[in-house]
Amino acid sequence: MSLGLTLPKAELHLHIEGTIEPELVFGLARRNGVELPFATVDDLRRRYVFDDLQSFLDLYYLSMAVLRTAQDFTDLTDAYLARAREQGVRHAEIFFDPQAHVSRGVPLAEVVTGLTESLRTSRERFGISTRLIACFLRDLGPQEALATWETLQPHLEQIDGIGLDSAEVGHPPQLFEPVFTRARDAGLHVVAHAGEEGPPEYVWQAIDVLGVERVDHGIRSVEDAALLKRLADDRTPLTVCPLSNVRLRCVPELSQHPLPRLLDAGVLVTINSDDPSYFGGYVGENFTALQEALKLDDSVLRQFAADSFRASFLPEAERDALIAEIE
Ligand SMILES: Nc1ncnc2[nH]cnc12
Ligand SMILES: [Zn+2]
Repeated sequence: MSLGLTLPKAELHLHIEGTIEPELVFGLARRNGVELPFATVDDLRRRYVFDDLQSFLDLYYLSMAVLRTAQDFTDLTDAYLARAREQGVRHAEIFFDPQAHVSRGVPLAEVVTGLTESLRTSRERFGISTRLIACFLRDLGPQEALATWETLQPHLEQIDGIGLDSAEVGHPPQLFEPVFTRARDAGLHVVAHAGEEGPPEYVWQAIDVLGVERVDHGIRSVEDAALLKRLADDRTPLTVCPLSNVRLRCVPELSQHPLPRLLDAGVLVTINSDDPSYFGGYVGENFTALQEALKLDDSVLRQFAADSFRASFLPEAERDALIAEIE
């Protein structure tokens, strides 16, 4: 097996709803009596061709309508952890979208109970430690985010951080300062998607206004030399998702990915899968595809793996023990 698949690694940018494989979409539709607008698994898979982020999000929100019960969320998470183990994942910080489920009438308690039922024993069953990050849908606006923050209060024991995702352009990070301040004051970790389709200005806002500890994607930072210097000086990690960037046409092809320019500027970069069921590969496959397209030395893959633990929310002793396994 290739180094990209076997290296111990942390996955830090992974939407659990984006791990639902077409077979599971159909299985859960049957179990829950949900009618699907696709005839077959192959018919659904054929639709995995996207023009941009929004065209993907339309299908992403449509397919997740089959997730209805706590058991569905447990099964989804177990399936991801089984795949992740095969790709060398030893630690995963997992996003979920509370508003995407509550708006369909699925109680938040059902979602959180289902996810944590799987995550609670992930280390024993799969050798993967985990954290859970609740993301706000930025296109629903800051008031909805604050209302969602209130509904998360009874579940904060199970939630390690908050994030910001969904349609980026026109929904700048600074609008979400009030909810991010509350989350930081409550001792939660904070991250945000920025600079995926949106301009470098959104990355500045994520770090300066929201105070994020990591930037999700952040690839458009290469357009701003001062921003690259700031990210590098502060060692603010970017969670880059190469196959996602190509599939959503943020980057024309893998060989033209801006990642080498991020590395040259001294930015700490991690490699992740984003929504692996939709984008043609789990995290190990992102490592191997990138190595092939950019002709990266094995030493660069080792650096990505070590930096994935450095950028994680694990305690330092656990990070160091995992990094020691890489060399
Ligand atoms: N790549 C992505 N960007 C923004 N929101 C998302 N939600 C799921 N995947 C996403
Ligand atoms: Zn994402």
